[in-house]
Amino acid sequence: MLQLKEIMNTSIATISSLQTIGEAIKLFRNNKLNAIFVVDDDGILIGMLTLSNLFDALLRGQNLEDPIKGCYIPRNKVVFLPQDKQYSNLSQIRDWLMNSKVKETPVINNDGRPVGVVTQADVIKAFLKEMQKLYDQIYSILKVVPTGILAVNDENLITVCNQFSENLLGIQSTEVVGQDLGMIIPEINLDSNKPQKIRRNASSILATSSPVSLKPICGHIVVLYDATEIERMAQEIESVKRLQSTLETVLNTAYEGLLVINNDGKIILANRSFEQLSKKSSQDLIGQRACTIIKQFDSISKNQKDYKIEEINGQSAVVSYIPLKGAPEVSGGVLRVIYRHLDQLQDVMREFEKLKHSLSYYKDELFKLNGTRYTLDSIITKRNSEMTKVKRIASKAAECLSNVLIIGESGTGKELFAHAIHNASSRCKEPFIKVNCAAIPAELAESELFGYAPGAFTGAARQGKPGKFELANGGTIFLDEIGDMPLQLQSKLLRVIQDREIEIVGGTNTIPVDIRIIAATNKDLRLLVYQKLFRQDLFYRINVIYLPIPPLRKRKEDIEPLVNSFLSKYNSILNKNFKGITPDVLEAFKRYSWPGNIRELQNAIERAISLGANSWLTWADFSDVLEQEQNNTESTLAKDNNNMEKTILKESLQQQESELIRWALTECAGNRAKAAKLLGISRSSFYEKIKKHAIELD
Ligand SMILES: Nc1ncnc2c1ncn2[C@@H]1O[C@H](COP(=O)(O)OP(=O)(O)OP(=O)(O)O)[C@@H](O)[C@H]1O
Repeated sequence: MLQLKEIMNTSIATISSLQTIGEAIKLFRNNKLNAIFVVDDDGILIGMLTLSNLFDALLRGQNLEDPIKGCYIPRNKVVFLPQDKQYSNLSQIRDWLMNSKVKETPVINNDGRPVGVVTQADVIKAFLKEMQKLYDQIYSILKVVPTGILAVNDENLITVCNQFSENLLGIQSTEVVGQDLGMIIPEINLDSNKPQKIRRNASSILATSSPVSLKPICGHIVVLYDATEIERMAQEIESVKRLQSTLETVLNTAYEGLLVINNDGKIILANRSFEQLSKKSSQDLIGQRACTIIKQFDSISKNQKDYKIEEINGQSAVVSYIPLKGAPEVSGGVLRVIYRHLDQLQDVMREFEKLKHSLSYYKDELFKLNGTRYTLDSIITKRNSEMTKVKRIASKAAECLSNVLIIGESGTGKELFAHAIHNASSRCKEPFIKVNCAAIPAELAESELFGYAPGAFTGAARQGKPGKFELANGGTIFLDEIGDMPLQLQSKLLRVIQDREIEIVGGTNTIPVDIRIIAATNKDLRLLVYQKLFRQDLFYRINVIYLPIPPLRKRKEDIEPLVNSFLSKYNSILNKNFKGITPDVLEAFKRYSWPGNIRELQNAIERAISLGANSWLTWADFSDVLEQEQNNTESTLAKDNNNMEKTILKESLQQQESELIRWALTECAGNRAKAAKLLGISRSSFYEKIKKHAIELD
């Protein structure tokens, strides 16, 4: 904005209309002015006297003493300007200058008094000053503007080249100004009104050209934009679009129904599966509040771990919600419909439940068949008898998971004890698997015990078969008649005990097993070790808890309670009502050696009850057993049992001897001579015993 005050000259002179022409001439001379302003007594402008007016008066013959009245231009003919006049732009001043026919124009204040004068020269000076200012501004703009600007004249010579153009085109304005634009940007067509693409090094440039003025065209302005970044962004947008279309395809092929929900709880995307489920199109779903479609949306989105059953379009479905955590704050989430057709699923679940019940029923039945029938309480014995001690050891054995070795003649109740230990242990609900080591054919033993993989050998079941160890996993395996186990199998058993894993026949992997082992035999295992028929290391592994069961002839006090127990058992099974056995039979029973032990006694009672006729069982009912006993006092069976007795005694002595030797060796820090001395035996006899017991020396 340009103020008139800034342009005007305040060196003015005023004169009264009563003053003379001579006085006026003096004023002109003293002030070197071209015009003076005529004012009234109050100083108000009433006219203007120019040098021309004075010359005209003198030429008319007026005297110097004549007043100036009638010589000057009256106020109504004077062109004057008010002091507060403003010009908003240069062109206004320019127009005024072009149209003004006077050389000097008085400037008056609001009261009408002259305060200055504006000459044409003043206006031209102000005009030039303003032009300079404008030029400086344009120059500064050109310098900082992030756009390349080139000006060319009507001969296509560059007149302006700003800094951004320099950087973009890799040129120096000092070198290009004055040059033909075609030399610098040959690809440009100045007459085209469309953006033109130019490449310079790695930059992509968009150039537009516009004429400076149309008629006549006196040059062009070329504007250059750096489009490299825009091009990169366009490529990125393109790849985002591609990604979006891939994601849409993935979402639409997903089985799960999916809704993407924004932070305001509004649906922003729905996949095809959800469209089908809700029978609504994406367009209908997008923009709707999620809670209008999924009634429980608020509760699901708050508790994200929850799965809710929701009715969608009359169908039950399981829905869940996953928040999207791309941004620092949660920005919406995805609602998934995991299962639909829940009614069908419910049928499957019902079927599954039915199968579960059947499975548990068959498990129970199997347990009854395979499982343990006896507990410690079912082991009948007289209080404080020898067997009470054995029962106590068995009960202690049940508390831990150490391997147990049960030794006893046939029919003494070894299996009964194995059952009882398992039943009293923490594994009572787990499987109890019995293996009769004497009954398995050697060639099948390995696959029976460890199972086999599908197609492991000719004749093998197609789907393979789990072995006894795998079946007993978590529970107890009862290895009956362990003394009859083939040596080769003994090594494998030892590996299972040591590594706690099994190798399936024909398989490649090992299976870890957690098994408690109870072994039983009526053989002298130490003797078998000595004869190299049983592995010593295996013997020590299974003989952790030793449970010797005395034969019935060694605990005659148990005969009576056993007879009573079997009587009530078979009375009830066979629907009889026998009162008992006569005292003479009991006495005979006590004398009898019972080579078949409790099994024999049990069978005798069962047979007598089946066949007996009176209410008491008499001698006659047991004649076959008792007479045989009388006839065969020195029978082979008795001999066998005597042998067994001897064996047990021998075994116990040998065990003690072996333990003594080990103890002495430990005491003497492995020094054999000292150990022999400590035991009070000769060195040679000591070495013999070491050999006999197969004691390994360091
Ligand atoms: N103390 C007891 N109380 C009640 N019944 C017993 C007792 N001991 C053994 N029996 C019964 O005697 C029979 C034989 O017992 P078991 O089969 O346990 O003997 P075993 O020593 O394992 O015989 P084997 O060595 O021949 O396999 C079983 O029917 C068992 O119920």
